[in-house]
Amino acid sequence: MRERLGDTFDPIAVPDLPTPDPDLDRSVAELRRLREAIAGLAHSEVELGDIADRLAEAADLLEPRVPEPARRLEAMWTGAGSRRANPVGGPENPIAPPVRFFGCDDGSVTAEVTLGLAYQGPPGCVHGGISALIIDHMMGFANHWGGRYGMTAHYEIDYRSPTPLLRPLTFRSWVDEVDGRKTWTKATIHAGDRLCVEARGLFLEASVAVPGHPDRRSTVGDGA
Ligand SMILES: CCCCCCCCCCCCCC(=O)SCCNC(=O)CCNC(=O)[C@H](O)C(C)(C)COP(=O)(O)OP(=O)(O)OC[C@H]1O[C@@H](n2cnc3c(N)ncnc32)[C@H](O)[C@@H]1OP(=O)(O)O
Repeated sequence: MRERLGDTFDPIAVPDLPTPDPDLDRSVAELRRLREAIAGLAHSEVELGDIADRLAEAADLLEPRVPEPARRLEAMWTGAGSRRANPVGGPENPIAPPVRFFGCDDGSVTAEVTLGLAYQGPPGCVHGGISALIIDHMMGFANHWGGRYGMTAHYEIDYRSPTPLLRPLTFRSWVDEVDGRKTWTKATIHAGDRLCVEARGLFLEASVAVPGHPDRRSTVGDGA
């Protein structure tokens, strides 16, 4: 198994996800537009009373129609499963940062992401928990790309320099070492040439029961 990231990157697109309900994806896309438009509106001159009424109308229309959370949880584990619903880039998940990963032919994975105001921690900078979220998920993706599966058992993260909002960030991750059930995976975030964050995680082969499907287990990272 590779021990360090190579110098060459030749991104390969991961197959596009199916779109079983285009209106669902469209609704989420509109919510994301709203999220970015509204984040940071405080102290602006924008009059929001009418907007808030319309948003309440939409929520009132939707809420009575949706199935119970337990039924939705079962349903989301059919078809493309977690890849559509996950909180990093999942097209069905309104809180997901807009991240799309690419597998590279050296075994690493990468993503270019510009994060907006909704993800702010320190002034003008990405919240450390958001970086950690994307990194954890990306390490899972790198494991998948490297033919490894598992749940995060432990990970450590060093914030080396502030991670800017509103500027393209490069996320990278790769399997570093493997030993039986254990996989150690590394990840970095750069702004241009500047290292912002580096992390290392330990993943253990394990599986969890899939809600509503008593005969199925997910090995986490299988995208099931
Ligand atoms: C194209 C399609 C792409 C799709 C991509 C999809 C990507 C999706 C990515 C999604 C990504 C999302 C990712 C997520 O969000 S995963 C969600 C967050 N993680 C969890 O919830 C995990 C909760 N923990 C557990 O379930 C158990 O503890 C696990 C299963 C992890 C281990 O319990 P298990 O009973 O199996 O193990 P064991 O206790 O016998 O120990 C075994 C060995 O491991 C060593 N050990 C254990 N723990 C630690 C520790 N903390 N530090 C250091 N070492 C540790 C231990 O010493 C022993 O070593 P040794 O004595 O053998 O040497």
